Amino acid sequence: MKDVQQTPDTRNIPIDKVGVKNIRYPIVVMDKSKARQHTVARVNMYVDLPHHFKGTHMSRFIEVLNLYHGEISIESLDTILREMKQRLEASRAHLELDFPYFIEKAAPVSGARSLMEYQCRMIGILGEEQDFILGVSVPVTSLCPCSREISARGAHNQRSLLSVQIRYRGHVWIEDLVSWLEECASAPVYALLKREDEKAVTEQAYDNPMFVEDIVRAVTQKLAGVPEITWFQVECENFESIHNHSAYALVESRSL
Ligand SMILES: Nc1nc2c(ncn2[C@@H]2O[C@H](COP(=O)(O)OP(=O)(O)OP(=O)(O)O)[C@@H](O)[C@H]2O)c(=O)[nH]1
Repeated sequence: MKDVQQTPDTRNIPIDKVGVKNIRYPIVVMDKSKARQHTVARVNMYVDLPHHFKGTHMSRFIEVLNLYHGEISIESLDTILREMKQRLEASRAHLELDFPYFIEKAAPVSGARSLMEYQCRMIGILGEEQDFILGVSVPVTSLCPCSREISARGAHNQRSLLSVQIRYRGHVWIEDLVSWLEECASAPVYALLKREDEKAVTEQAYDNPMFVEDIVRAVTQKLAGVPEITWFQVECENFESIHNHSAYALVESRSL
């Protein structure tokens, strides 16, 4: 059978990333309390392609993934990237995993336990050097300091999405990253609250008013003090309850 992918292309245009996107695949993540958590990721796999080839070999990406069936974890990313580079004869391999991760939380007063879902992301890149980024998005509550100051009653407050990406050395637990972020908002968000908890988190948010800028600055101060973290980017989106748009802020540690 003719191998069309191998035929030459004469346009002299190398491709930075080519591959397969949006594969649903089971993965395993190290869990601080239970050692291993099974979840399902959306996987993107890319390599670079030299200018002289018409196409990459799409089937080989899935073959590589299947080699690590049930064993895909942060620890195996490096091996998978090496295998991608080798099987696809590429100089650069890129792997992205987006997955839900569940952490059990206790409500602040009743102690009622419930599972919270956090969307996480791992990006591994292997060229001449290796790069690894861990990301997590944490829903939180923000309460507007301006509204609290000027209003005779109450203050507008909303759910916000606080997202960070980090590069680090050694090990950083997703659980720790989540709790550092939750400390930086007006109040955390829970899956289960009884009435006494609801009173506590409402008052906690009122006592901790924060603009979107306050939240990203608080996270910046927090992460800058964690010795394992070598780079980070933090963004926050407040889904404003008094506007039909969001308030947004971003800090990248490089720009500090
Ligand atoms: N490169 C490329 N392949 C595509 C695309 N869309 C579908 N394919 C198909 O992906 C299939 C798998 O390609 P390969 O991995 O080269 O398959 P193969 O030649 O049987 O496998 P190897 O012998 O390992 O190279 C082919 O049938 C392609 O037609 C595309 O946009 N680009």
